[in-house]
Amino acid sequence: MLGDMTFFERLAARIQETDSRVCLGIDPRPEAHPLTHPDRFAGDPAQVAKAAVYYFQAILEATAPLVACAKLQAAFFEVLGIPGLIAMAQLIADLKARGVPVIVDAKRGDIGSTAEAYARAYLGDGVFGADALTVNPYLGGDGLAPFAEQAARAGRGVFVLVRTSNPRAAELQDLELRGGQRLYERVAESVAALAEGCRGGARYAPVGAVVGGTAPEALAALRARLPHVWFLVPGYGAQGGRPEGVAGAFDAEGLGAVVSSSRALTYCSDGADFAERAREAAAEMRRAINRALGGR
Ligand SMILES: O=c1ccn([C@@H]2O[C@H](COP(=O)(O)O)[C@@H](O)[C@H]2O)c(=O)[nH]1
Repeated sequence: MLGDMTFFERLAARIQETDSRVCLGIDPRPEAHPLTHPDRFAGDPAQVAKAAVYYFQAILEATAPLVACAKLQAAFFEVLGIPGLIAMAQLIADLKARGVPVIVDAKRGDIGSTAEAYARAYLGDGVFGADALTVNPYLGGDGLAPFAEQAARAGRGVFVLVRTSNPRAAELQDLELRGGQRLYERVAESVAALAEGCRGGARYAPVGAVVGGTAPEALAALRARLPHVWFLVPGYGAQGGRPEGVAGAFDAEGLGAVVSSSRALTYCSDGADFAERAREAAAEMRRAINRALGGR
């Protein structure tokens, strides 16, 4: 719980407080900036991880008032081993101390009893303590249920992969099933059922969906079909997602979605001005999305 509000209630309030629908993507790529480059530290993962924490703390200081939430990509922390996991836990704590809701993008999914352990690891109080987690639906309902149950119990959230942003997402996700429905539409139907099952009359279910900003038609169609489900929209900026394309993710009040961007916000400069440039990029992304929403 974030105070006495659920994750999605807090996300809605935070959008209103910051007038921002931007989700700051935290994907440490140490080789992408001289300050964190592994060569500086003879490749020592503990020092690289420390430098990455310093780098992103500076970015947080500069951008926190301009973003609705943040999304940490677990892969970039895992690749640094134990120091990377400690760095992830540190940044989650820093974000929470600033009141910025935290999504961990780990795309977890497994048989029910294992999913239950993943759910406790990320959405329990003890280990990482994220506010929300991305999850993979391809094990079926018994693989998803433990995540939804843990999120509902703890006032947190999950985002189920529905239609991803990558170039070859359509290979499987757009496959037509018998009757003409696409596979991602079938997944969206399961998400709607799961969300309804744990919404309990609240405005927002604890179950959301990942829908890529590179698939504007899918975004708009799914928005209409999933009125109580929040969307996490990656793929903005570096992958080609544009403000007009992501506008369809939002409801009539300009809520219901956050748009995430990692490289295009956090790696805009090779110089010492990297945090200031991130601030400018976040401000511009906020402005562009709000303009595309036309006052919603
Ligand atoms: O469909 C998806 C789901 C997740 N991602 C993740 O979002 C970021 C995108 O990074 P950019 O630098 O803004 O391209 C990254 O962590 C992906 O793993 C996604 O891109 N698409």
